[in-house]
Order: sequence, then structure tokens, then C-alpha cells
Amino acid sequence: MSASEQADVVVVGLGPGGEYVAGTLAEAGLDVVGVEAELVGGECPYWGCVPSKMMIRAGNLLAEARRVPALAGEAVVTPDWAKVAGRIRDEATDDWNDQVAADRLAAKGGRLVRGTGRLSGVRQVTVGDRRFEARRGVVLATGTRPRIPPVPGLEGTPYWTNRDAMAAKELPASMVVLGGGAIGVELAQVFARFTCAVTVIEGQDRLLSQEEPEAGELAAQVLRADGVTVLTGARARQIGHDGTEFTVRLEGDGEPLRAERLLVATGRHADLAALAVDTVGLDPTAGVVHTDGQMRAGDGLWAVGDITGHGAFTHVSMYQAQIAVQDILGQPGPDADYRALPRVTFTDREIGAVGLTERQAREKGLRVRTSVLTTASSTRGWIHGPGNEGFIKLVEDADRGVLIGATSAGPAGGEVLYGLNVAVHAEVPVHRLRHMIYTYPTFHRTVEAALGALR
Ligand SMILES: Cc1cc2nc3c(=O)[nH]c(=O)nc-3n(C[C@H](O)[C@H](O)[C@H](O)COP(=O)(O)OP(=O)(O)OC[C@H]3O[C@@H](n4cnc5c(N)ncnc54)[C@H](O)[C@@H]3O)c2cc1C
Ligand SMILES: NC(=O)c1ccc[n+]([C@@H]2O[C@H](COP(=O)([O-])OP(=O)(O)OC[C@H]3O[C@@H](n4cnc5c(N)ncnc54)[C@H](O)[C@@H]3O)[C@@H](O)[C@H]2O)c1
Repeated sequence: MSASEQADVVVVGLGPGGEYVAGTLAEAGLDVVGVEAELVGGECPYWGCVPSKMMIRAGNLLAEARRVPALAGEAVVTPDWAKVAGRIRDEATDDWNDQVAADRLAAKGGRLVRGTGRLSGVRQVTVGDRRFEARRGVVLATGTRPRIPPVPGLEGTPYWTNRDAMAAKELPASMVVLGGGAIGVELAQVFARFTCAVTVIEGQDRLLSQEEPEAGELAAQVLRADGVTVLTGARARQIGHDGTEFTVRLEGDGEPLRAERLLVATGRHADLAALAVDTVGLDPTAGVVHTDGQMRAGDGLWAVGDITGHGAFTHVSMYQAQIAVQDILGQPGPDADYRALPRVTFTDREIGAVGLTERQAREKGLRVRTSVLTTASSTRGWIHGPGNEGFIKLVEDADRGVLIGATSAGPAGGEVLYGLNVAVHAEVPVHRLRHMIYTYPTFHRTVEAALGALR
């Protein structure tokens, strides 16, 4: 092992959170080392948010064109996956090359060290045979990896994760998706719209099981309308691959499912043991790195992003990164606040949500008022016609008279969420929201109706 190299801060993992921390601290004049094992930018731009949303944009165009006959005349569309794959390769990922991102960090004054980082003590990181000492501290931002369930037979088969799906040059004729969470439902719908025969297997009794039940029902409804077979409360008991196709046997009787591809989308996990967090006194089996409100995880140690367990979202990692940067620079700022954590599942219809679900609110012992109103019953929903399914659900803390959770699902549901996000974040009293003017005829006017229906 060579002598220690010095830096002010060492950032391990340069996904959206780590890249922001490293770049911003370097711009502020600190000597920053950023350690990255794969691509600078992380999961989101290369295998996550960006390529998946490019796919979704393409799938939505096809779906909208297929609605033309009902409203506007004739339209014949011929799906061509090569266009999607080409755009992901050329525009989104630069053929999975991170030179631009690496140059961006260098231009800010950061030092990029390629390799796998491990903690080796307080303020110490090892990368291969190089050892770094961080005068101010270390930031952990290593994200998560797909969790592969222990289904007999699965290991050793050529199953796909999100990475294979994002890099697919051609679509399979058929695919089974294990897991009906965000990845499972988004990709199932896109692949189906590009003519792949898709079956989703979800272990819980509904899709998007962490969201409102109405969200899961809507997701199943729109997926089925696109030809996806949705099996909820279903568990794979045996998986095989004969060199050509997968066989998936479910618990209970019945014929096995057969498909050309199997996509595993059953959640993600952080590998803390590989990071050697025990060398700084943290529990390697904890699953997440716990932090305080300033993202501090210990003496000279901060953590941001998926690894902190506050939802696997790019906007959370960026939000936390800003807080960590301020703290490292010694600038006092507010603690992280997750009361109004927003998220959007980009199915068509989009399912946006913020804050608590009704169930979570009741489990906290709160006196809750709720309402659910459908988008189709609004003027805009009726005008929109095909593709107008959706709803607004509100969850009010009745004692305080403020919204503590909301779901906006439907056309542009993710955009409609913005106003509800403000309401939950700023704790705008419900009586003030009721006396606001809502533009006619927008989708978000359903919020006004839902406020009036809170019971
Ligand atoms: C298919 C898919 C779609 C998604 N869509 C969305 C979306 O629409 N909106 C949204 O908000 N979120 C979405 N996400 C989630 C989003 O990608 C993550 O929340 C986000 O990338 C997390 O950022 P992060 O900074 O925690 O780390 P990551 O992006 O996971 O990056 C961590 C980095 O650390 C590196 N690393 C790991 N271990 C080490 C080590 N020991 N040494 C050095 N480097 C290491 C990795 O190579 C990686 O580059 C999606 C995810 C997937 C998989
Ligand atoms: N639009 C977005 O913001 C977006 C999109 C994609 C992914 N993501 C993030 O990426 C993370 C990972 O996504 P994901 O979809 O893999 O995880 P997830 O946790 O959202 O969903 C996983 C689903 O798989 C089910 N499951 C687990 N084991 C199973 C089994 N053996 N058989 C059948 N079902 C099983 C779970 O019940 C759950 O519904 C999510 O936490 C999400 O925040 C976000």
C-alpha cells in the first residue's frame, strides 16, 4: 500500500447525489476526490430515470396516436424500437460513456479516481492500492443494486435487470416481469406498447403496493388496457431457462408461464458490507446508512442518496446533497424534511403522490379526513376523452386542517402533483386552499372538487 494521499473531502460514488456534492465542493475551492466504480452520473442517466423516460415518451406517443381514430380521424402507427434504442444510446448515454461527466467534474476542479472505494477508518478511503485521507470527511453516495429474490432456479439464468432493459437493442416477443413496483409497471407498459407480450407478477395484492390502493387499481387497469397480464398476490416458486425461453411456475397449481425474457424488478438494496462501514463503527447489515438532518452519519462522515433509505429517487439524492454540501462548508441550513416527499410513477396515466397515504396517516394515530374524485368526472377529463382515467385523493389531518398526503393520478398527474406538493410542504390551511381560484378547464380543478369533498 502506498502512502496516504490527502484531500479535503472524498466522495465515494458519483451518482446524482455524489456528483453534485463533489462538483459543488470543488467549485467552492475544496480539494475533492470523487471515487467512481462505473460511470460518473450513476444509475439515473445511464440505466434509470433518463433512458426509461425516453422509452415512456415513445410509448406514450404510440398510445396517443392509437387514440386518434376515436377523436380525430385515421392514424396508422408502426412501432420501431430501433428509434428508441438509438436515442438512448446516442442522446441519453453517449453509448454508456461518461467522458462528458468526468470532464465536467475536472472543470470544476475535482479529482476523479476510478475504482471501487471502501472505508478503512474514520476519514479514510481505500481504492485498490491507494489510500486517501480526507481532512474534512467522507461522503458515501454509492446508491443501490437490484435485489434478486431467492426464487429456486433463478440464479444462473440470463434474467434481465433494469440495466439490460435500458440497453436492449431489440425487444423480446414476450417478457415476464417479476415485481409490480415503479420499475415493473413503467417498463411493462412501454414494452407492451411496442408489441411485447408482457406478464407482471406482483407478490402483494396490488401493484405499486407502497402507494394508495386506488393507485394500484389504476395501474392495473391501464396496464391491462395495453394488453399486459397482471397477476397480483402471485409468487414465483420455480424459475427455469432452457437456453431459449424462461419458465416461471407460480405458487399453487396451473400451467407455467413461458417468456423469451424475464425482468427482475423486485426492489433494490445497498451493500454496506462491501463499503466496510464497520471500520467506522456502523452496522454493515443495517441496510441503510442512518443520518441526522444534516446528512451526517458519524465523525467526518456524511451520506446522501438511495443509501440513506428515504426513497430511491434522484430528487431526494439531490436534495440531500445540497444539505450535505452546506454542512460540509459550515453554512447553517435547515435539516432534511421528508414530510412532503413527492414521487411520480411515469405510467400513462401518471401516478404522482406526496406525503403520507391514508393508511400511513391512520397508523400514526391521526384523525384523518379523505376524499377521492375521478378525473373523468371533471370538465377537462370529459373533454380529453380516451386516456382520461385518473383521480385526486387527498388526506387531511383533520385536527390541524392541513393536507398531509395526496395522490394525483391521470393525464399529467405528475405535473398536477406540484400544487399538492406545495400544499403539503407549506402546510397551507385547507380553508385557504378552498378559497383559491383554479383555472378552468384544467385537470387540476379536480383538486378543488376534492377539497370540497373531504369527509
Ligand atoms: C429503471 C429506473 C428508473 C428510475 N426512474 C426514476 C425516476 O423517474 N425518477 C427518480 O427520481 N428516480 C428514478 N430512479 C431512481 C434513481 O435512479 C436513483 O434514486 C438515483 O440514481 C440514486 O442516486 P444516488 O446518488 O443515490 O446513486 P446512484 O445513481 O445509484 O449512483 C451510485 C454510484 O456509486 C457508484 N458506486 C457504488 N459503489 C461504489 C464504490 N464502492 N466505490 C465507488 N463507486 C461506487 C456506482 O457505480 C454509481 O455510479 C430510477 C431507477 C431505476 C433503476
Ligand atoms: N418513476 C420513478 O421515480 C421511479 C421509477 C423506477 C424506479 N424508481 C425507484 O427505483 C426503486 C426500485 O424500483 P423497483 O420497482 O425495483 O422496486 P419497488 O420497491 O418499487 O417495487 C418492487 C415490487 O416488487 C415486489 N416483489 C418483491 N419481491 C417479489 C417477488 N419475489 N415476487 C413478486 N413480487 C415481488 C414488491 O412487492 C414491490 O411491489 C424504487 O424504490 C423506486 O423508488 C423510481
